[in-house]
Amino acid sequence: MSLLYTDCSFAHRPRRPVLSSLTLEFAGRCTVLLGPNGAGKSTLMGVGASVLVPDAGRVEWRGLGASGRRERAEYRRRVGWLPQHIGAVPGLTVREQAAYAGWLKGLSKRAAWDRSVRALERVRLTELAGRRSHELSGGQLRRLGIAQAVVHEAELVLLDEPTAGLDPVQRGVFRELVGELSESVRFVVSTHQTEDLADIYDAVVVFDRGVPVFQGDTAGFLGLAPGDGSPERRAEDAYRSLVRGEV
Ligand SMILES: Nc1ncnc2c1ncn2[C@@H]1O[C@H](COP(=O)(O)OP(=O)(O)OP(=O)(O)O)[C@@H](O)[C@H]1O
Repeated sequence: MSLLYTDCSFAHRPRRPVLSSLTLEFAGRCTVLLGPNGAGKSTLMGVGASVLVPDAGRVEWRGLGASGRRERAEYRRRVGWLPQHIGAVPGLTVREQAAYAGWLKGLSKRAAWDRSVRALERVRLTELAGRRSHELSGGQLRRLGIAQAVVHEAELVLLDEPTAGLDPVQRGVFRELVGELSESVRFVVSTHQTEDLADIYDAVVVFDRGVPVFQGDTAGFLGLAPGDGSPERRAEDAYRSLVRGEV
């Protein structure tokens, strides 16, 4: 079960490639994607979610590609995505927004409405189901974003910087949630936060300037910074030993 990029190239602007003939596999149950600003993480996620179409190469989830129209619709049913900036849909309640996302992914209206209950339960938003989504806090809105990503029973969910801007308590709630959900859904989570990395993630990919500079299991990543420091400290040191960052 893996998300596989084969010889993928992508440029937002002509002659400024962000990904060049990239081959990379996300095979973990819950993978963290780290990298400095501008490394190409969101671009990589966008291609993996099939919202960006690679200029060359192929992306596939469990062997299913995203190139043709029909293939892409099926791909998006299986692969959910939470972009960096998610918004409240004006006028919709929390439950309506979750159901709407399911309907957009091809569920019937009835099925989307029914499944939204379970999706909100999974992200602990049941009590707020009737509230207008624009009244949610930042942390609640991210949780609604996850509900939207899993409402159609996605197999893999890509989360792009889901904890950016959240306070430490909300970050903790979010991590707990991903830990729980990852028993049944696979995750790739892009983040700048290395705290508690060892508690949630079983695999790490570090991306720098469009290139993976590390891919392996979490123990192997922490092993880059041997010593008796806390896992948080070791994760930060390991990260620093790998990246060069933006120029
Ligand atoms: N829509 C766009 N149009 C033009 N260039 C873009 C666009 N989106 C990203 N880029 C460029 O692509 C490169 C990779 O950006 P990307 O957002 O993928 O990096 P990132 O690792 O997610 O960064 P951050 O951690 O800051 O969010 C950067 O040089 C960025 O300026």
